[in-house]
Amino acid sequence: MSNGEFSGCAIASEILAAIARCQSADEFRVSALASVTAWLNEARAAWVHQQGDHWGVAGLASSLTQLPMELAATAADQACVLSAENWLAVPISNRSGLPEVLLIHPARAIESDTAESLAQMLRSGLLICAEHSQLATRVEQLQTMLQLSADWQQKQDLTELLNSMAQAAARVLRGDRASIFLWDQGKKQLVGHPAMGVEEDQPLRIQDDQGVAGEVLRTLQPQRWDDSSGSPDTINAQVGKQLGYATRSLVAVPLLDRKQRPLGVFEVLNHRSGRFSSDDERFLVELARHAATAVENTQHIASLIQTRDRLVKSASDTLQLVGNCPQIGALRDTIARVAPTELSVLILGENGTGKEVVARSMHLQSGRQDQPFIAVNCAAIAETLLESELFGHEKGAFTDAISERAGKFEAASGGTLLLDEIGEMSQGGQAKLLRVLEDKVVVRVGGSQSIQTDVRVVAATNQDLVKLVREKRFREDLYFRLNVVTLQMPPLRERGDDVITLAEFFLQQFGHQIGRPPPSLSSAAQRRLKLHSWPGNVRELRNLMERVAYLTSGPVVEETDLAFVLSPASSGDVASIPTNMTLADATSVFQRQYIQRHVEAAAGNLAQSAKQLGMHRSNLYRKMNQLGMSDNFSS
Ligand SMILES: Nc1ncnc2c1ncn2[C@@H]1O[C@H](COP(=O)(O)OP(=O)(O)OP(=O)(O)O)[C@@H](O)[C@H]1O
Repeated sequence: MSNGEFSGCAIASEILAAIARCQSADEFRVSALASVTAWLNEARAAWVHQQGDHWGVAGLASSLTQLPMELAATAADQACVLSAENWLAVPISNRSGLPEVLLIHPARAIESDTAESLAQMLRSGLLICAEHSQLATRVEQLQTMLQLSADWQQKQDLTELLNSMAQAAARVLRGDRASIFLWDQGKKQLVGHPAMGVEEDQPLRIQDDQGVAGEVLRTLQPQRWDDSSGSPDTINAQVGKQLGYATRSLVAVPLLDRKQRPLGVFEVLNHRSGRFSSDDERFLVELARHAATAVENTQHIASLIQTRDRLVKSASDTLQLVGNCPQIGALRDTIARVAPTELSVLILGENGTGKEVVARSMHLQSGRQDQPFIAVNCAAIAETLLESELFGHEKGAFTDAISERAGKFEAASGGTLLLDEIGEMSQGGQAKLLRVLEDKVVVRVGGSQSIQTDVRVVAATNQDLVKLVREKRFREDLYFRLNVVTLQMPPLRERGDDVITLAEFFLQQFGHQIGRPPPSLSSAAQRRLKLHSWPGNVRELRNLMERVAYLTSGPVVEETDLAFVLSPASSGDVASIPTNMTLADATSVFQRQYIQRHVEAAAGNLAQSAKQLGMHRSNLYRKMNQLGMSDNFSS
């Protein structure tokens, strides 16, 4: 092929093909120069461009060693084709970016106007390829940003998040390193993350009005800097010295929260090829938007976790197993030993002795303390509903199942589930419970899908489970599964002076609630309390002390103050009901007293009381709820 045929010739299609093929301007230079050299036949060609204050070779220059760079510079300055010493210099670009020139030897290998047409074509190719590459970079950056943003939303640890952000920004913007300065407004400092060469656990702190970061924080505007463009004072020299690190270029942008208030500054240092572009700055501004949201979320989560930990701590501080008798002392030791394990625990004891208090205290001393504690009273729920209450149900599983519902096992996931009054559970419920304990999966009533559970089950009862097993009313295998460790709650009447310790504890608690100094107990009142048999155990004592705290106005509780609540004659006596009440109110008072009398007679055993009263135990619970007695007798 000869260049005389240039106007419709193959070089045009070769260059077009190179434009379509090449991903970047650099690639295009190499490819197009190869086509031009082939087209020029015997002649040689080189592609040179200005780099800083000198000229260098941009594309392959075949065997040409001595290139007339002066001629190239003059042609670029004058923006026209020049020839000297058998060389032809054809300027390709001198409008945007740094000047570039095609050098051809011998000069006669190409007509001057053909050379100009060729240069125009190369210039267009260069621009298109540069745009291609900018677009490709932008797409890649956006993809990276989406990916990073999704990753960051998952992170809960602030240090890990900040490290990940810094690494990502340095990688994408081709910087040497990046750091995020969070603003400590109180101390007027910017705290650098990651630790950047200083002691790992001592982040770098700089005054919030110093250096580029301080400037960005003050103006909330991005800043770009490189050592050719400004005084080195702009950079915090003190920091560089401290880190033994020389900053040659940087881009820094503000981190703003949702309300556009400053959270800190995000900066990337030392671009690998000299300086950061306006595109880099734009990208970092966008990245900082995602980063700020992730930082805010993580800080919010961290503060929620702190609050939760504080609440758990204060719950475990307030929940006290009050009592000094030897049985309670031994119980405390066992709880401390058993709580951190996953052993099944069965708590036995009369109603109101503190079985739930023990279960809660075990939960709060276990590794599950910040997960839910859920107590279910198996006796208070009608037999037909207990399974769905525990295991959940699917929509339409039974007549009232109008929507799907998770059971207590799912709700207590990660935590502890107390199954109180376990002896009241139906045979069907027992079989299902055993499967759940063995397989650690639940299947909702009416469902078929297995749902993984991680729940520590603690069972409690006031019944003689061994007797129930003997009578085949309680499954033996379930009994052994639940009864790895047994905790026996002592009845209050066997706890000696604990009656007084507990009474004083409750008086103090209620006194605090009412906002009055707690009254003390006279010796006669103490004697009276110790004489009582406490069928309702600690719960009964607590209720009594609540009434005493509200009704006693003086600083000392006398025996007479207790008589009206402890005297058996006061319960269920119709004559004691005031006559200024409606029949409905008086009926409620009577019902309350009558139920209370039965419950006390049955030593707090509600199943037995229900039997005596001729009603189903779940109806008794409901009635007691209606009468406002639930707090007194059910857990
Ligand atoms: N040792 C204790 N220290 C402080 N409070 C206690 C103690 N024991 C029980 N209580 C209080 O007595 C009441 C009854 O306790 P709890 O509900 O734990 O008893 P229970 O044995 O689980 O009763 P039930 O068998 O009826 O479910 C609660 O208000 C509880 O706070």
